[in-house]
Amino acid sequence: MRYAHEVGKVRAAERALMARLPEGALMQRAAAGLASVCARVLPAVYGARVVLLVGGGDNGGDALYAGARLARRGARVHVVQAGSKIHEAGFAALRAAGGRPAAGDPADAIAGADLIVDGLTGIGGTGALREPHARLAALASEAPGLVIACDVPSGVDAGTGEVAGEAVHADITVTFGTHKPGLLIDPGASHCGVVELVDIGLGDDLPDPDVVAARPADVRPPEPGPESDKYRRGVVGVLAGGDAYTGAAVLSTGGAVHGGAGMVRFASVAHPVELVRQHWPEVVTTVIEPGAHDAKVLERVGRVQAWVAGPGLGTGDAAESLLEAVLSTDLPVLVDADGLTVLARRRDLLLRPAPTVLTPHAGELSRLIGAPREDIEARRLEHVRRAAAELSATVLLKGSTTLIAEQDRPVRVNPTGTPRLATAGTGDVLSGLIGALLAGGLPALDAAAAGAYLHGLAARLASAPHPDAAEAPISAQDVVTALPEAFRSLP
Ligand SMILES: NC(=O)C1=CN([C@@H]2O[C@H](COP(=O)(O)OP(=O)(O)OC[C@H]3O[C@@H](n4cnc5c(N)ncnc54)[C@H](O)[C@@H]3O)[C@@H](O)[C@H]2O)[C@@H](O)CC1
Ligand SMILES: [K+]
Repeated sequence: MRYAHEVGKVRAAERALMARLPEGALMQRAAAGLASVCARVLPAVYGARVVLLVGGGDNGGDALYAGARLARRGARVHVVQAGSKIHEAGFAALRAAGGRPAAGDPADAIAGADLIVDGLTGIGGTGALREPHARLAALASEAPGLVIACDVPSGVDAGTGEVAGEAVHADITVTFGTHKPGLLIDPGASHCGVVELVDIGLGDDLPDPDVVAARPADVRPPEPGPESDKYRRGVVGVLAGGDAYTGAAVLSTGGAVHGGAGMVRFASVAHPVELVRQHWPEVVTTVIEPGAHDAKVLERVGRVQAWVAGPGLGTGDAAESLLEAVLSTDLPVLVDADGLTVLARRRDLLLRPAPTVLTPHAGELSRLIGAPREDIEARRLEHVRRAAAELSATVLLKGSTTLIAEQDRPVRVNPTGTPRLATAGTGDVLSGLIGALLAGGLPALDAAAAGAYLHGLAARLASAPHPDAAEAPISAQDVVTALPEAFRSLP
């Protein structure tokens, strides 16, 4: 896992460690790590043109000391100072090593640099970048040279990933001690480039993480054992589709079929049942008579270990009573799409002892918790946490970075995916996939996180089947088809 800690906890851990170390030792560790990444990516340090963008805080201090290390190895290092304050000791060290303030218009120095080190703001940055920082950030982002951000790309809120104005677009972000949530969550994440973590020894001083992102080895779908029969591998029941929407039923069922369930049961009115049978002959189907939406219906469907309810289900009384029946069971239930719209007026249905997974996009979450959609988009971390607490559920908030929250647990950030996933029907596939993982016995948070991971990976593989392939547009059906390859590619 990649672990991220909130800014306050990073500062507390740094204070605790600094109290046991000689003055300035921590900053030297950070600067040494930063300089070594710079040296590694430059074709040659000797003679390289390096420009440091330096703000008034310790982030600038890191950049100055790293610049001094590069200058001692023969780099031509120039400083562009933003504002009147500067880290005096760092500046003195740089000058002693041969570094100089950039002469003339900083735009020329930045445009002519092989490497730009962004030390404008780090974890101390708040709100939109002010001038001249904002202009310097824009110049760095446009420059042809490599941009390495020190700790956090300036202009990105380290705690949340919010970007209120101009922000540096880095090729590499060298971060110290632990990741910061804003490096993992968009829009901040997409400003970071490759993130490199430098160990400065915070280890034992850091508490549990606030946000985590899976690495491939952390994703562990349930493995069928030698004695697994189809029932032990997990049976998932899908309640989806109606006379109006049939595609959602086919796609959600497809996600479940390729998600590793031992068996998929599907129930709906006659028309979607017919289509699901055509697409997925391995699925066991039950036709629900119009108007017969109660607990008896679930008995007729048969035994399952988890339910998926909602895609294309409609939002009327029939859908509501079906949802009521499924949420009255003591099984894990995933609710998506139309099911979420119904839940927005029946939040009482969420008061249940068994796990519930909700998979809203920002618009659906807005209806569920009564917060404006724009606020949710802008502060996704805050809202997904709030939703998990208020709704007593595992909440997976879809978006450019999918976040998954459960009360009192670190928020999971999904690191896979592609903008090409933003196409109709992919959410239906995700619901069936997570349902299959739930039926296979994964706890709700792990099932949702593994499902999001595999779904994003399948989309990438569908869009560009090998690393040299150009990305092509994809359909939700393509994502279903690529799921086996996504499972296979896990270590
Ligand atoms: N505390 C420590 O021991 C360590 C800190 N380190 C570095 O120190 C950084 C934190 O340093 P600071 O607490 O001094 O804070 P920063 O250097 O991140 O930011 C503070 C400075 O930025 C200015 N600023 C804040 N918001 C701004 C905005 N929107 N527009 C323009 N200017 C803005 C402030 O006026 C202040 O000058 C970390 O990110 C890391 O790079 C590392 O050296 C590791 C050790
Ligand atoms: K920075």
